[in-house]
This record gives sequence, C-alpha cells and structure tokens, in this order.
Amino acid sequence: MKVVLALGSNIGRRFETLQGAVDALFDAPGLDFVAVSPVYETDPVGGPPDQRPYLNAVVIGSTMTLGPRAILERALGVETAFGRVRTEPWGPRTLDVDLIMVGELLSDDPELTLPHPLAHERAFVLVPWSQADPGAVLPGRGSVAGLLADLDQKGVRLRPDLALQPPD
Ligand SMILES: Nc1ncnc2c1ncn2[C@@H]1O[C@H](COP(=O)(O)OP(=O)(O)OP(=O)(O)O)[C@@H](O)[C@H]1O
Ligand SMILES: Nc1nc2c(c(=O)[nH]1)N=C(CO)CN2
Repeated sequence: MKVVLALGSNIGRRFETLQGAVDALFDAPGLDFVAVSPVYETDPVGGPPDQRPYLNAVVIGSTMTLGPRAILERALGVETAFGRVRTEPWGPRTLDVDLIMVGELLSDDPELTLPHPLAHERAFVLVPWSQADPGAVLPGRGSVAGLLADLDQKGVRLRPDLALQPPD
C-alpha cells in the first residue's frame, strides 16, 4: 500500500528537523522508502499572526505489513521525538507529520481521518506531493495536478538550496 506523509516545521532548525523526520519514519521495519519531494518555504495558513514561514515537504513510502493506525502511531511518535509541544490549534510547531493517504483507505474517524481532511485544499501539501509523484491521485478527490489547478500557489516557494536525502 502506498503511504503519503506531509512534513512541516516552522520553529528552530527547520531543515534539520525535516531530515531527521525522514530518517526516523523509515528507521523501524515495515515502511519502505519510495520518494521524497523538494523542500518548499511556505506562508503559514491559519493560526496566529506573526508565525515564521514553514518548511514543508512530502515523503512517500510503501508498506505490506503496517495498518493505518500503526503508521499514525509512528508519525505521532516522530513528532514527539522532535519535541513538538502542542499549544494552540494551528500554532507554531517544531514538527508536524500528517498522514495524507494510505492506499485507497477511507476513514472519517476523528483520530484518523483518511485521506487527510484538508489535504485537497492545501497547496503546501499538494505542490511538494506533485513534484515527488507527478501522477498522484488523492482518493475521493482526483488527481493532485487537477486539484492544484484550482489553488493559489503563490505562498509556496521552492528552496532549491535545501534537498532532503533518502533515509540513512
Ligand atoms: N490523517 C491524519 N493525520 C494525522 N493526524 C490525524 C489524521 N486524522 C486524524 N488525526 C488526528 O489529529 C491529531 C493531531 O492533530 P494536530 O494537533 O496535529 O492537528 P494539526 O496538525 O494542528 O492540524 P491539521 O490536522 O490541520 O494538520 C492526532 O492526534 C490524530 O489522532
Ligand atoms: N504553510 C503551512 N501552514 C500550515 C501548516 C504547514 O505545514 N504549512 N500546518 C498547519 C497545521 O497542520 C497549519 N498551517
């Protein structure tokens, strides 16, 4: 099953945090690395004013053994390992890992909604995802390229000087 994860950081050493997350997500068995997107600097969407810009990226994996709950637990564990402190909704964070999709699975459980309920409207997710996988499709929503055609992308800027490496 294909697994798509979105990474974001807007506090501290943002790029090092994203690379650490890529490494940690694939550290344990069960999830195989497929691809990582370029890094984008993005204007904060929602949340309090005066937040720093985010660095965002998307990483794609594949699993034959893990269920969606196990993948979410791994994502939340990696967030915690990087010291994310939840303060206010949509507020600044050292690391946010969102599970965008797991295969064709659909779920409206608030603890694990699949696909991620806001992915289709977030250019900071869809722009990097389309670069990592130009043929990407968001289950229930259609092609990522088609979704992007309707979105304002000016707050999402490529950082060609920052390239994430595959997990070590
Ligand atoms: N697809 C998903 N990916 C990640 N977390 C999810 C998902 N669906 C539901 N959740 C739940 O959301 C909780 C995390 O919410 P969190 O505070 O990180 O939201 P956020 O990242 O601030 O906002 P957003 O969901 O808009 O990205 C997790 O504890 C998890 O149980
Ligand atoms: N640019 C940007 N804005 C956000 C982001 C993010 O990763 N990037 N994450 C949020 C909550 O998950 C809220 N707003």
